[in-house]
Amino acid sequence: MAEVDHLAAERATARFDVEEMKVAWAGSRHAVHVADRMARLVASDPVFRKDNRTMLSRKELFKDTLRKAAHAWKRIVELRLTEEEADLLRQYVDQPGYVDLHWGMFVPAIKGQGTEEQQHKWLPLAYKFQIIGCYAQTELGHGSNVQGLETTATFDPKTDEFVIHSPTLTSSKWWPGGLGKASTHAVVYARLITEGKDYGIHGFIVQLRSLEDHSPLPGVTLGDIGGKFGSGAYNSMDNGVLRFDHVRIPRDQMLMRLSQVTREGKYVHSNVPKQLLYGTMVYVRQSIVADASKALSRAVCIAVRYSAVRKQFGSQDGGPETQVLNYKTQQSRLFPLLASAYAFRFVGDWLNWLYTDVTQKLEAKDFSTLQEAHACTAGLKAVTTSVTADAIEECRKLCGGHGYLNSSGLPELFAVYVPACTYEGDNVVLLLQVARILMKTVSQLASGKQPVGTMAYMGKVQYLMQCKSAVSSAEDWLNPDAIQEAFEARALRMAVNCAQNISQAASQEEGFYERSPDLLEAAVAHIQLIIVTKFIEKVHQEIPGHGVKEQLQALCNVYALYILHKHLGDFLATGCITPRQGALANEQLGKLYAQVRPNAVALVDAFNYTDHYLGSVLGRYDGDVYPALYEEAWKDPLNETVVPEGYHEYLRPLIKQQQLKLSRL
Ligand SMILES: CCCCCCCCCCCCCCC/C=C/C(=O)SCCNC(=O)CCNC(=O)[C@H](O)C(C)(C)COP(=O)(O)OP(=O)(O)OC[C@H]1O[C@@H](n2cnc3c(N)ncnc32)[C@H](O)[C@@H]1OP(=O)(O)O
Ligand SMILES: Cc1cc2nc3c(=O)[nH]c(=O)nc-3n(C[C@H](O)[C@H](O)[C@H](O)COP(=O)(O)OP(=O)(O)OC[C@H]3O[C@@H](n4cnc5c(N)ncnc54)[C@H](O)[C@@H]3O)c2cc1C
Repeated sequence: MAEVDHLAAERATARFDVEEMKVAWAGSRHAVHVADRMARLVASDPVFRKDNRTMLSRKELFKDTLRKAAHAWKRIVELRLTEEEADLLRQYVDQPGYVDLHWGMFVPAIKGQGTEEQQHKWLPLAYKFQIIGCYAQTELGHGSNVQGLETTATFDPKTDEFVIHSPTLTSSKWWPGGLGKASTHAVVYARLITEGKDYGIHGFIVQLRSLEDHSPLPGVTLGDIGGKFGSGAYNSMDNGVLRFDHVRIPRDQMLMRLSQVTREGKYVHSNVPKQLLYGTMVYVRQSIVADASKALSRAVCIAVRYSAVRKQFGSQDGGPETQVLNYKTQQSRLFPLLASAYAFRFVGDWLNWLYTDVTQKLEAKDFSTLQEAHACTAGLKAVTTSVTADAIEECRKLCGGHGYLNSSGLPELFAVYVPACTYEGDNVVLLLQVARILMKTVSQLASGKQPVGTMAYMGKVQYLMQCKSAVSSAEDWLNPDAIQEAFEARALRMAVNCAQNISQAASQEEGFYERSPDLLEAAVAHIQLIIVTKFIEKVHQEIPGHGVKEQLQALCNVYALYILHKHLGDFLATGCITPRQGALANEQLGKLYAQVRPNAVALVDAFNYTDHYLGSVLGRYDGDVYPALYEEAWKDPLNETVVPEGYHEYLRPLIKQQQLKLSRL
């Protein structure tokens, strides 16, 4: 805890119990406790230092990542950490690396697509790091279009092996994290060919490097794909390139839970939807939603604390300067992001529940919720990552010039975070998947089929297509029913409009293609409805702690009314609300910001982040920003010498030349 708390006055104005808010944010008292312990364990260990990360060369950074991963593993083993604790420890180490893909995709791919026998063979090796794995799906030529992948896995019945081959340059695997330098194995996605027939994409476990000296195995060419956006940031990850020249693997290294190839080469597909092949992506997409709230809350925590410390311009009578957090413009940019962090946290929890529920159903051979899981994970992944990426940049601007310094933590956070809009499915491609499902649902309404899950509201089509909002005062917008109805009507009407326009095209496919920009907006409206609904549901629950429920209620209203204000055009164009009602929503939003203001610092304290995890001199818990900024500057390698390298070659001759010219005048 800080000796001098420059934010003490801010903390004193909070009208709620911060400790209880920590519980609401983390999900349980146990979760707060474990996270706290792991965060402090990492923060107190010098190996996990990261303040110098942006100054390291790529090679140094990669070696530093290997060192941290090895040290983290050592601590996990020494301290006999549980899976939950180990996950948190890795999260607080806060440096992207091969372990993310090993635990996050390689292991889940084997669990989800491997038979029991295969799991029994491979998982213990992976669990003990006797092998290191990655997820090699994307190729140079195709990422979004998984069915367009070109790598082949041709069954050879003579030897009972698959021959893995990269027939073209564009079939080179390109991007897989951990592939470039660290992984010994990969789950490789390739077209399965047997008995002369192409059965499409399947997963195969392929060894890439020797377990003795790490050299590539015969027929395998691989390396890193090169430096990426920003300093430090995602450059700690060895995203890789991989080519196969007729590499042979035993038949039993095809992941055979969903379909098999027999000893004779006969292809057998189990009686399950083929989309289960995409299961690992669904799993990762739901975890990316939880990550979005973490990244967003970090940026918001930095911007809120700094905005409370930073002062600009005085009162008119020459009194003290104003904290920038008191400017209404600062509040109207920052508080919706604070509310979004909470909104994403709660929708992330719900999505995790949905994913667990769907997984249990799948195990019982009930595939009825597969589409719902796909739509929700794809749509929420797309919306939350796009908002978070933009929000981190907004937080940088909210911190003025100092936000542009690496020591603010924001440039690196942005550079690390932005690829989330692309990896695990480009956000536009994923939203078009949601739109496709929305169009399917609308087309089934006429037949009387009742939509379920998050599409259930579409069943109220008769009412929602003609309802008019009853809001007549700013306070009326505090009624969750008013908000819910406006969001449902907007989402449904946008979807129905798209469906009507598509039906006028020559074909469904052509209509979908022509209307895709509108479809994208309809998908966003549907996903925003889900986020608002889940926030409202959360606030309806019993939430202990003085003032906690009231604060969450205020944030929920901020989130909903901010989205309404931002997308006012949608609400007006679909006739869900009138311009006057739109103006009332904005009026209410202003009042809510005033309500959030005295609680803002405490609301970010409730994220319970250590200074180490935040990695920002601007976001320090104690608010003692200026000495820290000043001190950080001197750590830059440029300041190691008073006179810079290059002075004698380039600066001195230049200055002397000018002096000589002047002396001749
Ligand atoms: C400051 C420091 C901070 C430090 C932070 C540290 C932590 C950071 C660490 C972060 C680590 C992150 C690691 C990231 C790793 C990234 C990995 C990857 O990117 S892996 C590769 C991911 N690739 C993709 O996502 C590809 C996207 N494309 C697709 O998913 C598909 O091709 C498609 C869905 C776009 C199209 O599918 P396709 O089958 O080709 O065609 P259809 O559209 O016709 O679909 C047919 C049918 O299937 C249904 N469907 C599609 N997908 C699914 C699914 N997943 N589940 C269920 N059903 C699905 C679709 O709805 C159609 O249904 P139908 O009823 O027939 O209409
Ligand atoms: C940091 C990072 C890490 C990654 N890690 C991995 C990994 O570990 N393993 C792995 O296999 N892959 C990985 N990937 C690859 C990633 O999954 C793909 O980059 C991603 O799926 C997008 O595919 P793409 O690159 O082919 O983009 P493209 O599909 O080529 O997208 C280019 C543009 O075309 C648009 N577009 C494409 N299709 C359509 C369409 N149907 N309609 C409208 N617009 C469209 C997109 O919106 C985008 O604007 C990683 C990528 C990054 C950036």
